[in-house]
Amino acid sequence: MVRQGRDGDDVRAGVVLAGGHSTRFGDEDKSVAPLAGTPMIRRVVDRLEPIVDDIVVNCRSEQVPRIEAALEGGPDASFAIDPVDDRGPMAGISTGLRETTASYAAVVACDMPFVDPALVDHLFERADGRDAAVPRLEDRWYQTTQAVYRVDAMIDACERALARDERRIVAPLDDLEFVVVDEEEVRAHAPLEAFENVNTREELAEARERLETARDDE
Ligand SMILES: Nc1nc2c(ncn2[C@@H]2O[C@H](COP(=O)(O)OP(=O)(O)OP(=O)(O)O)[C@@H](O)[C@H]2O)c(=O)[nH]1
Ligand SMILES: [Mg+2]
Repeated sequence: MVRQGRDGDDVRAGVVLAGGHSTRFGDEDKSVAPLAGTPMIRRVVDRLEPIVDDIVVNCRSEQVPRIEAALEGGPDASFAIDPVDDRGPMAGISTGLRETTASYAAVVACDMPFVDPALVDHLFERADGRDAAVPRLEDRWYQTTQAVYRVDAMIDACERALARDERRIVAPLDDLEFVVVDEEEVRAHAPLEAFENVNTREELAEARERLETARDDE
């Protein structure tokens, strides 16, 4: 599938989710915690920027100043503020998707610093003509926070789920015609570390070690 380009009708967005409270992380907002000197959310935005036309950050209003500071000098991003705090990541996806005019969007959690542009690019291709492309690794659940969605379809699916008081992040999938990208297909584009997420200080230290090892190997 040939991409239409930046002014075609095949516009792609990246929606970065950051509206959580990082309770397992401690006092600090993990979205802006430095990983080898770079705030985690900045790393995620930087990795998405080459493959999308439009970047949206979803968070609570109180987080905006520090996330703005973390993104300063980097790619342009707009903010989509949750109208109601703490309704969970799926509500955050819906808030973020409403901010873009793109037809398809990659949704990525701010705590996935190893998100892989080649894989996300592949997810956009796989989602084309469908409602979503969602990775699923062996023995693990759907990777809904590193997946590509058709924006209109996903907003509707999230709103339907929320209307029935359903907050599970996989709930919208019931309403989508989506393709599952299995582990073998993921591996053809990116290492599985792409899906690692940082919840604790220990996991941040592990992520730093991984980055340093990768640099040493270069
Ligand atoms: N908008 C929004 N995003 C959320 C919410 N809860 C979690 N997220 C985001 O969803 C992603 C995955 O969530 P978690 O890893 O549980 O992050 P968290 O909730 O900040 O951390 P914990 O409090 O330790 O669970 C992260 O990018 C969070 O920022 C929420 O209530 N609203
Ligand atoms: Mg949480």
